Amino acid sequence: MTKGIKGKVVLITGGSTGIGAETARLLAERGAKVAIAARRKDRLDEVVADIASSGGTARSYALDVTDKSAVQSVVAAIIADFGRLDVLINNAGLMPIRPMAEVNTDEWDQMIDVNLKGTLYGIAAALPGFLEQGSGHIINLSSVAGIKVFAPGGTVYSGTKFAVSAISEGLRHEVGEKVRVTSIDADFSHLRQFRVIL
Ligand SMILES: NC(=O)C1=CN([C@@H]2O[C@H](COP(=O)(O)OP(=O)(O)OC[C@H]3O[C@@H](n4cnc5c(N)ncnc54)[C@H](OP(=O)(O)O)[C@@H]3O)[C@@H](O)[C@H]2O)C=CC1
Ligand SMILES: N[C@@H](C=O)C(=O)O
Repeated sequence: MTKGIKGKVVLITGGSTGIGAETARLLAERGAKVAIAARRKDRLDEVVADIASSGGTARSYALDVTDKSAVQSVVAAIIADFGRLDVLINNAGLMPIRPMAEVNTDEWDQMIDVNLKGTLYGIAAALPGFLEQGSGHIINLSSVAGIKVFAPGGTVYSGTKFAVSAISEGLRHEVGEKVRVTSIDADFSHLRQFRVIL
C-alpha cells in the first residue's frame, strides 16, 4: 500500500458518534474517501453533511455490526460505490459498566456481539479483498482495558478488548506481509491523540 491517506477508501464502523465520527472528519480533511457505518443513519448523515460542507468525501451506510451478512453487504456496497476499499477501522463498541455480581447476561452478550464478533465480521468482510489486492489496513479499536483488566465494572468489556488485541496480533502474524494490522489501545485521553496517530 502506498503511504499517506489521500485518496484511500476507509470504512469506519461506529462512525455516527465519538471516536468514529471524529476519525471520519479527520481522515476526510486529509483527503481520504470515508465510508461510515452504524445503526443510526440520521447521526451518520449529519457527519457526512459536515464533511461535505468542508469539501470532503463521505457516504453513510446503515449497519448493525452484529449482523454478519449485513457487514458483508456494506463492504460490497462500498466497493461498488467507491471502486475499492483500502482501510477498515473496526471501531463500533460498547462499554456498559456493571459488577459481575449483577449477572447482566444481556449486556455481556451485547459486548461480545458488538466489540468482539462485530470486529471479526468486519475482518471477515474485508480481509479476502485485501489479500486479493495485495494491500489493505485493518485497524481494531482495543483499549487500555485490553492490556489491564478494568475491574470492578469493566471485566467483561476488558475480556472483549483482550480478545480484540489477541486477534489483532494473531492476524498480523498470519497476513502481515500483505495486510497491515493495527490495534489501538486507546484510553480516555486518546480522542485528541488520534489526530496525531492517524
Ligand atoms: N472513548 C474512549 O475513551 C475509549 C473508547 N475505546 C473504544 O473505541 C471505540 C469507540 O468508542 P467511543 O467513540 O467512545 O464510543 P461511542 O459510544 O461514542 O460510539 C460507539 C459507536 O459504535 C456504534 N455502535 C454501537 N453498537 C453498534 C452496532 N451494533 N452496530 C454498528 N455500530 C454500533 C455507535 O453507533 P450507533 O449507535 O448509531 O449504532 C457509535 O457510533 C469503541 O470500540 C470503544 O470500546 C477504547 C478506549 C477508550
Ligand atoms: N475508557 C476506556 C477504558 O479505560 C475504554 O473505553 O476502553
